[in-house]
Amino acid sequence: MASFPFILQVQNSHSQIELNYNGQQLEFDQPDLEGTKQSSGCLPCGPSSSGFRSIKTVEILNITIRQENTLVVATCTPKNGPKNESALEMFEFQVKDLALAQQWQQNVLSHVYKDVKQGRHYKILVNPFGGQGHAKRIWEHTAEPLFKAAGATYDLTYTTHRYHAKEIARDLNIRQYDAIISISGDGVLHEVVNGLMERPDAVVAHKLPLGAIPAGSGNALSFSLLGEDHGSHVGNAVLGILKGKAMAVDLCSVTQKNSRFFSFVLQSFGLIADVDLGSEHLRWMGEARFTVSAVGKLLSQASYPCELAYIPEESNVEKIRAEYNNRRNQPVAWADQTHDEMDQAHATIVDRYGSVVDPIKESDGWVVEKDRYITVVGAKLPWISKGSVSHPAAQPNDGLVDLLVFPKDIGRAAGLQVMIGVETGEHVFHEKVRYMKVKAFRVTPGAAAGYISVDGEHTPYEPYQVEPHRGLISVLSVDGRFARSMRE
Ligand SMILES: Nc1ncnc2c1ncn2[C@@H]1O[C@H](COP(=O)(O)OP(=O)(O)OP(=O)(O)O)[C@@H](O)[C@H]1O
Repeated sequence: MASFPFILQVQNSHSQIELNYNGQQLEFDQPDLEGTKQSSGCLPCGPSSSGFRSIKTVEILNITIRQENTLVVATCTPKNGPKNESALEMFEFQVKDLALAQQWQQNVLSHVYKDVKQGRHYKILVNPFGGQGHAKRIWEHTAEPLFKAAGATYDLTYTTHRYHAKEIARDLNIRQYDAIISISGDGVLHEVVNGLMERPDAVVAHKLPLGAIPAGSGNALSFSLLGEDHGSHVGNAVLGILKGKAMAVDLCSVTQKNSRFFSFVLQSFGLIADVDLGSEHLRWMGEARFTVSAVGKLLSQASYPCELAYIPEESNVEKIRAEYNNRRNQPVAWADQTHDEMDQAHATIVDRYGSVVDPIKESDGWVVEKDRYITVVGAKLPWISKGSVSHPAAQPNDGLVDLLVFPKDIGRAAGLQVMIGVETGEHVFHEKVRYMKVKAFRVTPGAAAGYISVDGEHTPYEPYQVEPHRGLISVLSVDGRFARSMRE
């Protein structure tokens, strides 16, 4: 779980409540716990081994002083529980010394929102039809109270049609907002990214940070930021949005015929695209639909002809893992640092390896092969959905795309082993699987019909070429890196 900038411990001894922060301690006279709206099971609760009756670790969202003698601490508890569990709790304390309380309030808040602005203004997009249709409820019941308690403001739109989010991002007065937040799956963010990149001022607009609150069938960004255990927890996602900094993240340019658009999650051909786009009838299952559908298709051993071309950077999985671990020990790259030095490069976002209609230049180091494949998938995020760490070595801004290839002759038994491995990312070490870091790749389908999915969106069954651009967008993140997705 991400470590947030500041954690408050509320310790409840037999006789007093203490709010401890960085060694400072402020005691409050007879805290008025009776009259507060705190959720049950919070304070007081059962004995703990530490000698205190309870020690509770919470995240502070805000501290306000009401009517000169009541200090209100709004907190959110990061949880691992059911995703719609309300995480907001308010603690009220009677203040003995107002001046001291005000000083403490300022002091604590300056640490809680260290390096980030408290009370940001957000553009929020809710897709009421995303996933199993719970986005509106998730917003109203869980997310909105947290935004309000934190003192954040927002302008909310319920999307009413396909491409609505794209239109909004294209026309938005970006100077009025600190970030765009989607409450849906990855499809809405895909539209937002493309809307920003289509603007005449894309060179500025690409910097507007994005945030995701998981409410769709595929929540790749949430899982990639928060990890398998926390990726579907709304409270954790909101904390990342309220307290996160802008992390630079690569964006892939995708060319098809004479058009170009952008992808921040994955570009898939074969099985994964079929699962993504051909499992609509299983929508009621939520995220499980992808696993159920993938097992079925893998057992059928269907493979798809194509010409696959790629420019390899590294094809040895052990070396990829070593580099992954090496990068995790380096300081993270926040967008405010990287974007400044990259503005020049972004002024015209040119694909170095041309487009899909250009002939392949041997001097660029392309490798070309023609075969049948079960699936070919490029990705910039490690998780593609819950329980699917398909590209465990994916890095936010290494300027490369991770390419996963399942060959045609994988076999049913090995196929099932691989499927199980996808849950933890271990499949990349399977002898039948190919996993590479590439600078670009091109897929030319060899049959007339089939599925190509880009960020979960249906894409014409035509040749496509993918090239990553380093740190082109930014995403609100507390850690400045994706959750660990590859073993050490
Ligand atoms: N009001 C709406 N009616 C119909 N489609 C919408 C509406 N709002 C957004 N959309 C479309 O819904 C699509 C899916 O959204 P999103 O990916 O966020 O949710 P999802 O449930 O994870 O996706 P998927 O439908 O791919 O499983 C987006 O492409 C978006 O264009």
